[in-house]
Amino acid sequence: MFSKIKKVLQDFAQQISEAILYRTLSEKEIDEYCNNLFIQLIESDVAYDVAEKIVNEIKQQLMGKKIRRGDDAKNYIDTAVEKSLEEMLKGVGTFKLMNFVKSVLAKEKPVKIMFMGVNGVGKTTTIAKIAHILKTNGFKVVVAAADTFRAGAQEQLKKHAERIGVTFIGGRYGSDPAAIAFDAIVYAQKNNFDVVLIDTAGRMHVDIDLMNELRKVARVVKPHLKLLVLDALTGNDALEQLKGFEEAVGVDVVVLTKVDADANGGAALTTIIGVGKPIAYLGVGQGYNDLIEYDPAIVLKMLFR
Ligand SMILES: Nc1nc2c(ncn2[C@@H]2O[C@H](COP(=O)(O)OP(=O)(O)OP(=O)(O)O)[C@@H](O)[C@H]2O)c(=O)[nH]1
Repeated sequence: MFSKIKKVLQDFAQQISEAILYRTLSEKEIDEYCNNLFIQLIESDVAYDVAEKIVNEIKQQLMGKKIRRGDDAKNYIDTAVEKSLEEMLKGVGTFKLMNFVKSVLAKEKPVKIMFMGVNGVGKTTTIAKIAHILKTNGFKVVVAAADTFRAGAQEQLKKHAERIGVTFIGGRYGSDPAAIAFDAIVYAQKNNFDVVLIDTAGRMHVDIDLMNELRKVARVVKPHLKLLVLDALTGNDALEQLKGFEEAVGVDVVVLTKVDADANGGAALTTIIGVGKPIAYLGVGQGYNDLIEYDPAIVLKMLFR
């Protein structure tokens, strides 16, 4: 994870600190190193504006501070680079889903969470992973397959539900997804379930009809949480998707999947830094346990250790 970008940051710190062994660097020279870093970040798939943000942050840490020969320059630069990224990652909101579930349950039951996203981002897999975490935490969970559109979607979620050991509610292909979600909620209310996780069909954020359908599901369900699943590999495109869903139905929280699959790391970092919504989890694999709570410290560890 993040392997190329990790090397780019390491090389940057190494080059500057080696140069400092022989002379004190001028601001102009630091600027040149930073410009080179900018190009390297772009080549690791970091989006232009995010690379600019990172480099400016690092420049701020380094400029105006005379680093002299003999100072522990390597340590100083390493710390400055790490601190810059830390500042940016700390600016991204975190979201503790289990705490949220508990806070809603203190008032009402069931907690309704609607999952949304473009096709193939990993929505269904993420629902299965979250259902697994909820079950492990002692909650009674229903998963509702309100995807009546894609062939195989019902069976896919059903299979996950059977494997995890949670209740599945589905319906006929072509039927109204809002009706399935509604049935699942009624079932949960009657049978004292804690949480209903609603899968919706994958849809492009620019497809007006399907976005209208999603609005209808949201109107009927009145979810406590609208969760958007984004594929971290898609970088800036993921941010465009977020904009589309935000405008159509609103987005409360985000899960970024496939962080493990981004060898360069730039796309994932772009999505994390640029998302502007609280991130609940990062998907880091295909297994049920491959979901980690978003925490800036964990991302920093991935980038620097
Ligand atoms: N490496 C990796 N693969 C993942 C992750 N999350 C999901 N996947 C894989 O991505 C593929 C698509 O996942 P699905 O859950 O079917 O995607 P979806 O968004 O529900 O797809 P639609 O129903 O078509 O909208 C599957 O092969 C998943 O195993 C992740 O965090 N890491």
